Amino acid sequence: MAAPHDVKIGVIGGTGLYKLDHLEIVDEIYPDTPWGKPSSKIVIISTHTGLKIAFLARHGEGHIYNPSEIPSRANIAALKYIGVQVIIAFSAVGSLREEIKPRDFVLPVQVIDRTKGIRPHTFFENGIAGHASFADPFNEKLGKIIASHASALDNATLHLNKTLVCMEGPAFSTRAESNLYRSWGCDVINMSCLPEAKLAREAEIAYQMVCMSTDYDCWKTDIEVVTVDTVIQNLRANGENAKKLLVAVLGDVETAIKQDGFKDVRGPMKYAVITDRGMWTEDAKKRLEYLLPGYYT
Ligand SMILES: CSC[C@H]1O[C@H](OP(=O)(O)O)[C@H](O)[C@@H]1O
Ligand SMILES: Nc1ncnc2[nH]cnc12
Repeated sequence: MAAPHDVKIGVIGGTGLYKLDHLEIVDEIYPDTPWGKPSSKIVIISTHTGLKIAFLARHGEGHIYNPSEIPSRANIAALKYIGVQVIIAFSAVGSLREEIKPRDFVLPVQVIDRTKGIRPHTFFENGIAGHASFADPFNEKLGKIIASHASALDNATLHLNKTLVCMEGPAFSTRAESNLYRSWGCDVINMSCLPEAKLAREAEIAYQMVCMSTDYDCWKTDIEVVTVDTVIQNLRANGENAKKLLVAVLGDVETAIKQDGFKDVRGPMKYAVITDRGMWTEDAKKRLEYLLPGYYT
């Protein structure tokens, strides 16, 4: 069945960014994917230039899912199904560096996976094994476009080329863990980048996470350790800046899509399957037809 929309830009809102209330809503859809329903309805929004974007609240309306419970496969599959080629994903993060102050923004270029294997994290299982390349987890072109609009932020610095560590949660880190991540060269920490970014790669969607610093986690001994309260206080300011940054970047992202600037993202998954062709199960082929039509028929 054909998707009800063809929207090329997806936006995933994290903690504190549950809607884009300054833009016009034109529709809401709630696709049933082979991996279930997404976290929330996908809201189709029209910008003041008439560009349509798809917004999805990662933790659901009312923040009902903890990070380990987020139906990331359904989220990514649903966005892909409606035509999304590019995802800008917002996330509240703890800062592991003095110079990344609460309310600053960060564009990571690398991520370290400290989730515990309890989250469903691949589309390639149960009948088709496949392996995506993930050396550079974020899309460089998209990152550069976003970086070029740093001046859209009010009273906040955009830090570039940083390393994110994604932990399981939901409890925050111990001080020993926080210091360990610092010693590994990590700059910011969250609980939501993975498997989202890996699944976007498998779905052949260009993906960049935009991190919004809310706290200094617990490594810094001269201030209070992170609590939900600290995160929420800083999120109010971050949310406004997130919307400003988003509005600023959309035009350039649209132009890049029109010029087929993300074409490198499409294609690799055709050759990522290692299971013998004759062994692909009908179920697996049907599931993957939803995600990557024509690849495994
Ligand atoms: C409420 S603090 C921990 C929570 O905040 C971040 O969420 P998101 O990435 O969706 O903005 C972090 O990853 C944790 O899930
Ligand atoms: N300190 C922290 N650790 C993990 N996720 C976070 N999200 C916001 N602050 C965080």
